[in-house]
Amino acid sequence: MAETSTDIPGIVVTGASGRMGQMLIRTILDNPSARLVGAVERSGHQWVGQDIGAAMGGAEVGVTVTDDALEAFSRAQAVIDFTGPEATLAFADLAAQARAVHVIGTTGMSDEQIAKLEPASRHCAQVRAGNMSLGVNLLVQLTKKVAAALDEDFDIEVIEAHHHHKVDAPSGTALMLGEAAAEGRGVSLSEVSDSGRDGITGARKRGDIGFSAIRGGDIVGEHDVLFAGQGERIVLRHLATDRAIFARGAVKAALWGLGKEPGQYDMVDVLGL
Ligand SMILES: NC(=O)C1=CN([C@@H]2O[C@H](COP(=O)(O)OP(=O)(O)OC[C@H]3O[C@@H](n4cnc5c(N)ncnc54)[C@H](O)[C@@H]3O)[C@@H](O)[C@H]2O)C=CC1
Ligand SMILES: O=C(O)C1=N[C@H](C(=O)O)C[C@H](O)C1
Repeated sequence: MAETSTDIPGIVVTGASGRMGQMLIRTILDNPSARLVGAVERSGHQWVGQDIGAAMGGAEVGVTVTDDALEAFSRAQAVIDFTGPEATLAFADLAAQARAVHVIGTTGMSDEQIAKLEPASRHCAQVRAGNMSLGVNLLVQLTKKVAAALDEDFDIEVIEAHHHHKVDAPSGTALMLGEAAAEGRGVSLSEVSDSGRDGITGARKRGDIGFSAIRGGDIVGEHDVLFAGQGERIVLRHLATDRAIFARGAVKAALWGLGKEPGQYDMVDVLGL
């Protein structure tokens, strides 16, 4: 039987005017396995009430930007959310009410905020990752392996670079890589993490995992995991040159989550790594 448009899963994008929001809209419109059924922006945003295609400077696509997230979510099978921590917490409850898969790309959430996502995940599948690209999720696995193979004679440093608009540091990806290194070493990141060095810091503590953040221009996202020993260094590197890698991963996660039991998942689950 021919596939009708209603057989194709409907996806809502929150933060539709954002850097990631616009990339997600384009990615969904280009994907024959997904349908854009909603575009959400915050109340008062100038795009609310406009067709999202036209607001992005192109042809109309028949989806009007709305600030009524629950109404939009109730017409969708999945929600892709790259906004900010407070907005994501609110969207988690609404996605749970709508029983829609909630794909969360938002970074900069505190441990307390992350814990608050759990109740919503009892009612829908939540897929959350600080980086939705295949490359970074592979790098996470490699980092864990290399950290497990080396002892504390090798100092681990995570160095990241992003565009000048980014508001959180260390990046979500840097934290994923730091967690992976800590797991490889069999320690808890919170006990060995060292970020924001400035002034007379004292010598580096053996076993610490350090973080450094560069912000400038239009850098999409660059991450190095440095293992610095005596007389040798290993560098694991990922360079993102196009936000499409994150959007493709997020759409894959949304489609993967359909029909999954309620609960919390990540890109390792989605990609089967
Ligand atoms: N997990 C991943 O693979 C990636 C994660 N990110 C993360 O995604 C987030 C967004 O990044 P960008 O798109 O660069 O930021 P942005 O600032 O360009 O976009 C955020 C959008 O969210 C909207 N927004 C904020 N509160 C809202 C609300 N209550 N309701 C509806 N819309 C709301 C803003 O108006 C804005 O349009 C950041 O946390 C960033 O770190 C970015 C790229 C990849
Ligand atoms: O804000 C961004 O742009 C990015 N954020 C994510 C992060 O915090 O790691 C992913 C990517 O690096 C781009």
